[in-house]
Amino acid sequence: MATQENGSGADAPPSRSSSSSAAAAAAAGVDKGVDFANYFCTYAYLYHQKEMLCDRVRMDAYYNAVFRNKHHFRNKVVLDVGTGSGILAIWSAQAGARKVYAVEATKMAEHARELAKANGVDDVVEVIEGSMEEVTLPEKVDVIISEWMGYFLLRESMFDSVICARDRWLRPDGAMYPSHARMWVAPIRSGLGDQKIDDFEREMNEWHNFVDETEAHYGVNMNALTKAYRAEHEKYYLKTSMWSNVHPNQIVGTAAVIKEIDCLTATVDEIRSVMAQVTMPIIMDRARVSAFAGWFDVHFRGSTQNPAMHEIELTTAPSEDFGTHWGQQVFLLHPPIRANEGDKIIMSFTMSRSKENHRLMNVEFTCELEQSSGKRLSPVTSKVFIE
Ligand SMILES: C[S@@+](CC[C@H](N)C(=O)[O-])C[C@H]1O[C@@H](n2cnc3c(N)ncnc32)[C@H](O)[C@@H]1O
Repeated sequence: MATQENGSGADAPPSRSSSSSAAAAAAAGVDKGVDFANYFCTYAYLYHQKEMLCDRVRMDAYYNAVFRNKHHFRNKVVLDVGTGSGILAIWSAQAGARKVYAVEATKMAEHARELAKANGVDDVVEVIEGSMEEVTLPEKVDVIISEWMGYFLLRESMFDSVICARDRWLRPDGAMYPSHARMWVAPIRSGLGDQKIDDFEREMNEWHNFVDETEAHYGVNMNALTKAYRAEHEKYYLKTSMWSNVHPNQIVGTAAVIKEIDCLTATVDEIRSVMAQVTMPIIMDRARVSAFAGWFDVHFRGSTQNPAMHEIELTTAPSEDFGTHWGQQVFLLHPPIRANEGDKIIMSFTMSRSKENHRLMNVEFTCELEQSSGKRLSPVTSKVFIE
């Protein structure tokens, strides 16, 4: 779970991640001890697991994916990568699986074992405490189920572990749950009373007022600190993305997909960095584009040979009624861009893993406004860290 500001997001934080295979981890310079201390530790707490278990959008999607597609589970062998409390493994057993291997890196495995027993499926669910990359199963599996998604999909890099599990243990005709994933971005305006995406200039104006008032009332001119304040402000407000529950009416342009993943075929190389160039038509007059929101969705479609009877979608898009613990990641734009309906924003986007911590992401984007007349305004560039 993640503990970005506001993000009680279970799947996000310096918390929800996993390790890559031992070899891949070593190659990527990942210190497994540090990874365990920084990433896995939070998952060992029931408090954190409960936050994920309380996310109704998440829970309903997985529940429906399993129980409305029982034919994928009945008499099948299932692998749950990162079982946590064991919920997905227990559902798989209740849906008729013959055997479920439930792998969990942390001591949460003990609780999962207890829960499987208390729910009468311990004869089917075998909880294995260990890192997915290092565990050996006695047989290949028909289905891999996992809830691996972090903030903006890829934060935490847990999908690496799912890929590793798939390549080692999934039968050639097996199915991935979920089977597909997408990353989205959209230009947004500030929400009413939404301090988080209030723009940079407004904050700096407040500082200037503060300098004037301090001098007037207390006789000390604080202006010598203006540069430092600006730098600090830039660091915290512009260089780091923010967790937010964006209201749909904040979206001022058509959302665009920047990455599509087929979970059956994706490779770690394919997700190590994300690069895209997208065009987003503005859908509102006098829009002040102050930020971009990023989110993801996943789909449960089964496999080509054995499609789902009922395709289920789990979306973390801005919603008036159904927020998720993932929320959206908001990347501020400085200066904001003024745009009108008919204009387009052309965005070049890259996201790559932080060298210091492969589970955190560096995002870099450039936005150019193309007005309906064809005139292009100067591009605005930003480098943002998803921590
Ligand atoms: C987001 S939680 C999901 C928990 C549970 N499946 C659920 O849906 O509520 C991910 C879990 O995967 C575990 N995990 C992550 N990477 C793993 C790995 N490489 N091997 C084993 N467990 C891992 C974490 O410790 C965490 O408990």
